[in-house]
Amino acid sequence: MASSPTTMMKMKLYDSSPPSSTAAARLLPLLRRHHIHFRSSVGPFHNPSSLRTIITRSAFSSSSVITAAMTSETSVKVIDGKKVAKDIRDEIAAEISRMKDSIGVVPGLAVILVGERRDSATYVRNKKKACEAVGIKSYEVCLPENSTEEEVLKYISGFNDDPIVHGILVQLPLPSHMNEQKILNAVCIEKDVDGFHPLNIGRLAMRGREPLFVPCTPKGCIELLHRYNVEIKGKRAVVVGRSNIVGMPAALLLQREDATVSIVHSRTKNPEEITRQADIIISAVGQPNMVRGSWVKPGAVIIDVGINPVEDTTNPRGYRLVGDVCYEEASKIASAITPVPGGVGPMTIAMLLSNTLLSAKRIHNFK
Ligand SMILES: Nc1nc(=O)c2c([nH]1)NC[C@@H]1CN(c3ccc(C(=O)N[C@@H](CCC(=O)O)C(=O)O)cc3)C=[N+]21
Repeated sequence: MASSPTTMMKMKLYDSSPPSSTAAARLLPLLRRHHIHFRSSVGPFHNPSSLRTIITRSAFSSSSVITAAMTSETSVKVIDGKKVAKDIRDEIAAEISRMKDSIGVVPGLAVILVGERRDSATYVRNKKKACEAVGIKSYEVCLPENSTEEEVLKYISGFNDDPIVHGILVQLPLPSHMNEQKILNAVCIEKDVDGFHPLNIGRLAMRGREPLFVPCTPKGCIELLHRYNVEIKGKRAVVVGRSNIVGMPAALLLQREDATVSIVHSRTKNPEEITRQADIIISAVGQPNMVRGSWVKPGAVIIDVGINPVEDTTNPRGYRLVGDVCYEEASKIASAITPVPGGVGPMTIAMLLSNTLLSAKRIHNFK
């Protein structure tokens, strides 16, 4: 674990200056660049609203401080998932070539796609491209919508037994006539790079146990917090959404990192009262703009997992992607936030590559 690419990258980033001057600053309009501050109130970043409060309450006489405070109202830090994901991919590529040179093994990822959903086809294509770029060999199986469960299970079994395959991913959602549970259970746990196997989730939930793989999207969320030096230990974290693939494992991961965690879901009464207590919010519900500015505590750090298409006639695609969080409002109150697109999405794919490399290293006992 100590030599895993992600760990190494983390150490590297901690050693260097915070990414304010590079990644996030690039995303900010030029004029605002000079007003990024680091002030530890809640998050590690300057929190516009709380600084404003401090300024008005105490008798600062320096006009420059006041100017800085006033002009930095909108200086939320944009957490650049695209940039971080690229850094991680570069690191993974280097590790893969080191492994290939030293033991002649190339990591392999098998992807099973059932049906003709356009979004799924796009995701699978993107995963394949990402694999190629870092030197992972990808093996793709596309089955028609009306395939039987047995056919899918047959492919899984073949990949389970195939030594050139180190990771197996069954693209979700599966057609409704298939039993998702039965199919995901068939992936052998040593190759479950999605981390969806119940044994993996069970270990994730238990103290003193280690899962073989951490699910990619939640892992990507935590990785972003680490790389932007957001302290998790002792903080209040609220996860919005309780899905098996994001919300629940994200909550477990935050708890493993010593946060005090609450989960807000569709049956929660007054969810905004709970999210307003959060130093860290991870939202994964799939509802565009559900988390409003009024749900956010000043200075909170927001990780927005939602990738929701909304109609947009000005866009050539006819739609644009928005998160679960109302970015317009929340970015005025939070200290840091992930954009959509360009936030968690690219991290999910980077973590899939990371898990595939991890699997190949473990199977071949390569340190
Ligand atoms: N077994 C399985 N594992 C998955 O990990 C899995 C899955 N099934 N089914 C579907 C979801 C969705 N998912 C995404 C990955 C990357 C982006 C991504 O890179 N999004 C870009 C935007 C891309 C665009 O512009 O369309 C971004 O947010 O910047 C999005 C979504 C993985 N999933």
